[in-house]
Amino acid sequence: MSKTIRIGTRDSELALWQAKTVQKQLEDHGYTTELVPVKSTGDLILDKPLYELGITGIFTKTLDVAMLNGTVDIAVHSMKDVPTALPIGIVQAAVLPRAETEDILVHKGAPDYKQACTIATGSLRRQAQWLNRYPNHKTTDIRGNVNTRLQKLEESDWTGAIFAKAGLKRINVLPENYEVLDWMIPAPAQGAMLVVAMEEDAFSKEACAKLNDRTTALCTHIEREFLRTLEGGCTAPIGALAQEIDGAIRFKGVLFSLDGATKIEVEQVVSTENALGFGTDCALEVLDNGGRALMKEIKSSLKK
Ligand SMILES: NCc1[nH]cc(CCC(=O)O)c1CC(=O)O
Repeated sequence: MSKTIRIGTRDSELALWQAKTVQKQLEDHGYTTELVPVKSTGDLILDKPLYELGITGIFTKTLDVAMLNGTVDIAVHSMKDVPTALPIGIVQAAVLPRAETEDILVHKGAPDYKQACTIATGSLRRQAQWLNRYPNHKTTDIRGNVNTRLQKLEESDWTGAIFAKAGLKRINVLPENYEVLDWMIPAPAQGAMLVVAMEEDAFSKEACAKLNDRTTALCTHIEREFLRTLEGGCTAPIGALAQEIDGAIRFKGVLFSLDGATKIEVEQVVSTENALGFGTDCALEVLDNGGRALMKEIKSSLKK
C-alpha cells in the first residue's frame, strides 16, 4: 500500500465534506490519501438555469478532465449530479451507503398552502411536482451552492425553497423551519455518494471497492437505468426511488410535464435477485403509457 491516492473534489463545502468522508474511510482501511480541490464550472456559471446551459455533467466535467489528465486518481461526486453515461475510461468504483433521500421545504414560518405561495427551486423535477400538487402556486428559479441558496431564501419574500435533506445535514446547516416533502419523488441517486476511478487503475479500484455498499449500488443502478432509458440526454422532470425492503426492491418512478399538469408514474416490486434490467422495464412502462409523446414535448420546449 505504498501509493498515495489523490482524491479530486469540487471546492464547495458539501463536496469537501463528501470527499473528506471518503478520505477518512480509505485511511481507516490503511491507505495513504491526499485531497485535491478542483474548481468546477458548476459553481461559476450562475446566470442561467442549468438546463439552459445544455451541458451534460456540469458539476462533474472539471473532475473528469482532472482524472483523464492524471492530476487526480479518484473523484467523489453527489451521485445525482453524475450523468448516467460516464466518460470513456472512467468507471464507478464505489457507491457509499445512502443518507436521507427526501427533499425538504425550508421556510420562514408555518406556510399556508391555500394562499398563493412562491417556492424557490432550480430543479425542473421539483418545480413540476410542486405545481402538480399546488397548481395555484408559483415557482421561481434559485442557483448557487447550498449556503448561497439558504442566504437567498433569507433575503427573499418567498414562502420557501426546496433542498435535498442529505445535503443540508452533511454540512450542518439544516434550519429549524423545514418540512419533509414525503410525497415528492427524489432525483435518481439523491442522497448517495459516488466514487469514480480510471478503468485501468486496479490499485484505486480495489481500495474503493472496500467502501462500496451493495444495496445502495443496486438501488441507484435501477434509478439511473430508469433515467437513462427515459431521458435520451436531456434534463427532464424525472424522479425515481428504489428501496430494498425485506429482500425485495420497491421502485417508484415518475415523469411530469414541465408545468406539472401531466404525471405518468410507475410503481413496481421485484425480488432482489431479479433486479437487473428492472429500471429499464419500469421506464418502458412509462414510455408506453404516454411517456414517449411527453418526452418529445419536453425536449422540444427545452430547446427553445
Ligand atoms: N444539485 C445540487 C446537489 N447535488 C447534491 C445535493 C445534495 C446531496 C444529495 O442529494 O445527494 C445537492 C443540493 C440539493 O439538491 O439541494
